[in-house]
Amino acid sequence: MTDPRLADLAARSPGLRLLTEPADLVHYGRDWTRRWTPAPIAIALPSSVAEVQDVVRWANDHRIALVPSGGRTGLSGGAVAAHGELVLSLERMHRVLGFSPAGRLLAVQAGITLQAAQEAARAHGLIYPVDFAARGSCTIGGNVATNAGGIRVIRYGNTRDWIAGLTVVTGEGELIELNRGLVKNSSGYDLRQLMIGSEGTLGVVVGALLELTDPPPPAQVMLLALPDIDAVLAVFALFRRRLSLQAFEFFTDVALAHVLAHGAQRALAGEYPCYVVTEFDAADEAAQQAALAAFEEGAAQGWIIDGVIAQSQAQAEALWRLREGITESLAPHKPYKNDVAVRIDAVPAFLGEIQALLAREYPQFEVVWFGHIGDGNLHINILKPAAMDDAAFIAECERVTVLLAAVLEKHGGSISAEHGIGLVKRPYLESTRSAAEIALMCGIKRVFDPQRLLNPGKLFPVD
Ligand SMILES: O=C(O)CC[C@@H](O)C(=O)O
Ligand SMILES: [Zn+2]
Repeated sequence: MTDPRLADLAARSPGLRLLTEPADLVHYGRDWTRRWTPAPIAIALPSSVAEVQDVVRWANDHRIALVPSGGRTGLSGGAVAAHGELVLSLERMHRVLGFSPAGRLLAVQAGITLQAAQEAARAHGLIYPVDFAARGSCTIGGNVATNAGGIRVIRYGNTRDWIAGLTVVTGEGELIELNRGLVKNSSGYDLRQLMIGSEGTLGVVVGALLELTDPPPPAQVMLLALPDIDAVLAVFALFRRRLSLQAFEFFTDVALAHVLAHGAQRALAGEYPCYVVTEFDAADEAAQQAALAAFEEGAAQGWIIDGVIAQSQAQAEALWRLREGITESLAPHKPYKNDVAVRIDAVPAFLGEIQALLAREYPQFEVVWFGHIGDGNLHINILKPAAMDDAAFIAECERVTVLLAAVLEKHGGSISAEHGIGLVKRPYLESTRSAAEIALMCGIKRVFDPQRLLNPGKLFPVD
């Protein structure tokens, strides 16, 4: 360690693994956004809570910023280290610590992947129901940091609904246990919930108590083809009335074209403007008949043009790939991402306005729509034309995001539904949060992290 500050860290925490190779700095210094050049001072890979505390206390003594880091699958730059920060990766802290059958609680370290946590739950005959495509790489700590949502929110809610307790190291290195798995706890501020969605700005999440639940009944997966987004909304209302939905995900023909070009298998012969992958309870003959009846009614109304029901687990997975493969298939096009939300009842009016806005403002770009329509959450990816300069493309997208943010504000929506604010949406926080709210958030930040060392510049500007 040539840097004396790093030598001091190594001396204070002899078991701590530290990486300074250029390839490691790049690997751990960025997330799925590729806009910033990674430039961390080093990467710390603690294997215990005590080592996390060592790092945070050292950072306070040397006034070095820290970037808490999970699977770095984030899409808002929340885990980017581009300004000499120390990356604090939880990847070595990935163990299941215990299971409480009576409480149906799974205790995990924060660096466990979502998929490993789901598998551990299944081994006990239960499920951890938060789910999305990055499950194999994203970690519970990162899910907590962004209050991750995903594809089953219409049935199960967001990450915050499944966290019964958190273990956190504050910005001064103090260890706090939040809620401890209590179902009832009316003893003042719920700091656990405050921590969820705080994007690593208030503390380093080192452990979580996950609430588990019963597996759902056997399900069926259906792919629908529809003429437009209005039909998607109509079919959602119809299916929600008639079926017990586990997921209802929409995407456009443009999204499908990219997934197919990326290697997915076509499931319907024709080409249509919009698609839905939906999963619903289908335990018995009656439930399956109800699904067919709903499909036929949607078709009779002209809302559904075509569709297919998976006949096997492999087919169900192939249908899901059409939806879950979208992000990966778009990545080579350096997309500018929007992850917006409005209340469900505002979706039709909001959609009408932003479809017109984006058609007007982005005539030269490919715009890809998809998302969790039943949660009022849309993903709008703008693809960079190959010949266009990166900076010019982002400047143009940011100009339009100001207009999009104004429409969101008018409809009482949010500039970030489930990806977090990070660096990407920081300039637009005011469209979703009032000045009074932001001032309170900054005040809370100062209490947990007086030297403002935890993920500075994310969520709100360095103050
Ligand atoms: O890539 C995106 O914009 C969305 C990613 C993720 O939230 C999804 O729903 O697939
Ligand atoms: Zn999503």
